[in-house]
Amino acid sequence: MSNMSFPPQIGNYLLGQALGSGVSGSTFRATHIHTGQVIALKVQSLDASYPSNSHERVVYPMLQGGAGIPTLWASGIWGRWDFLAMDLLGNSLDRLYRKSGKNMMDLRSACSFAIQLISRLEFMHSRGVLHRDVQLGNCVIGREPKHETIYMIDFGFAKRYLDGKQKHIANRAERSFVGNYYFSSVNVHCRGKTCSRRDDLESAALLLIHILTPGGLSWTRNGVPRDEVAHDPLPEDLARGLPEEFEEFLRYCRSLSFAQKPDYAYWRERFRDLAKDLGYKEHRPIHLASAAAEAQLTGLLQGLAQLQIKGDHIGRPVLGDRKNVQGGGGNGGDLLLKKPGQAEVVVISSGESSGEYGPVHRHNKAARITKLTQAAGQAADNRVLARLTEDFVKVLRNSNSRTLTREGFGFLDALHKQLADPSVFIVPLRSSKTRSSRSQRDQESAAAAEDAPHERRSRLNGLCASLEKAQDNKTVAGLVAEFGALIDRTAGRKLTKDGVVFLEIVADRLLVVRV
Ligand SMILES: Nc1ncnc2c1ncn2[C@@H]1O[C@H](COP(=O)(O)OP(=O)(O)OP(=O)(O)O)[C@@H](O)[C@H]1O
Repeated sequence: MSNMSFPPQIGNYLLGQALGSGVSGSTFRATHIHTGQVIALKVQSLDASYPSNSHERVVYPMLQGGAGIPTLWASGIWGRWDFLAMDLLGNSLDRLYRKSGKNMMDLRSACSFAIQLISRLEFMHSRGVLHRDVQLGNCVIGREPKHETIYMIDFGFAKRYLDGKQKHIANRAERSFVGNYYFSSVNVHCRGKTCSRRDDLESAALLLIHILTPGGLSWTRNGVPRDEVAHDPLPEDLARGLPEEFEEFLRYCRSLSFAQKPDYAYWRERFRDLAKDLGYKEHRPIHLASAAAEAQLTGLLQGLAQLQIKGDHIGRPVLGDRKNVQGGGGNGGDLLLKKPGQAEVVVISSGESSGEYGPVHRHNKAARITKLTQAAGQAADNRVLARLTEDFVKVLRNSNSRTLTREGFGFLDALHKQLADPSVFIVPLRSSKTRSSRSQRDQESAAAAEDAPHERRSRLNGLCASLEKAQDNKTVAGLVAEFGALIDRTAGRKLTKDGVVFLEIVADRLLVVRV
């Protein structure tokens, strides 16, 4: 495309600086000759091998009005040129990522992307359209004052998944691959399956893991993954060292059935909670990480890099290996950031200073709960357990997030184990539904078993009442187990105020009951 010569004017637009180019055409900054409006003009030759503009001209109107969807101002044919005039936007994430030296972006930015990307896809899907080409180059940030909004562009591969009667398309083998190899789902790329909503989300999950992995997913460095083995590493291998949300999100996407509607709201909430847990009081879409936050992130990742995580024995290449984190440490700013060894920082938007961050940061919270759990495992009497439970409640109260994390369940496990009988094997209170390879049907029935909020509240009240009457440790242990199971079944494993009250009663009751 680069050697194609474009005329100085197309339709009513005067072509300016080239913004980017793809397989079939180029995009220019352009000015309307009458109104002076500055837009982005995507231009293709009519004899382009893949005339995507004619397709996008049909898709854009279906998506108009959505947040993060560019407005299409005009489109048409001019001589041998097919053009689309749309909102002028800023840099693509791909460009920003390259500017960062292809190193990694910071967790807060990734949370922002996650929330926005999930929203964009939810919106497109709500209009009956799949993107089918989610990748960094197709996510573009807006210009002031929309510079914190991520826009989806390039609907050249977009496709309706609902027919005129709102019926979902059938799942049949595709004749040829459509999309991009790097972020394509395993089903679409390796198994030749028809793309559906789950595959757009899986691409988003891979993209998020990619930007958090120093140097990116290994297959983006080592060439296109050609077979299923190369493209289907376990989510825990891919997302090693990252907060569990990323691994679970990828696992969730891969567990969805073909026509299943993803739970967009749940995952948005999980990433919002993660951002809060990381100590970011207020959700800002894109935001400049402070040096302190960078140092903290580096510390966290270095710590994680030293963890011995099982799973390598299977001989599968570890794609998310972050041994290189230490070498590349200190560069985890926002969208971002520093080329290794350079002082220059690419600032997309300024944000809050670290001084505004909330009191309990995620890793602090995790570390504190882990300490309490260890102490609970060694506690020799009820008084100690009561004090540790009080401390546990304090940590939860100070946290910005209401999600009961893996560490939180760990504490409940330890408490339960101590109270019941330390010599008895106790099934973990948190189900392993997102970690095991349970079938989709199992997961769906687990989701169906989720209690309605009012039922949950009344069961929790019942547990509190029983706790008030409990006379011995074993009864308290049973109630703690029921409590853990209840929270595990709650959407987002959220701990409500009633849940905190239950734990407070546990602490009180332990001082009264018989061992
Ligand atoms: N509205 C816009 N405002 C600013 N830049 C844009 C805009 N649209 C596209 N670009 C730039 O041009 C690049 C290519 O755009 P786009 O993906 O739409 O073209 P394409 O020809 O379909 O590319 P490909 O063949 O790689 O998919 C983008 O990555 C982005 O950098």
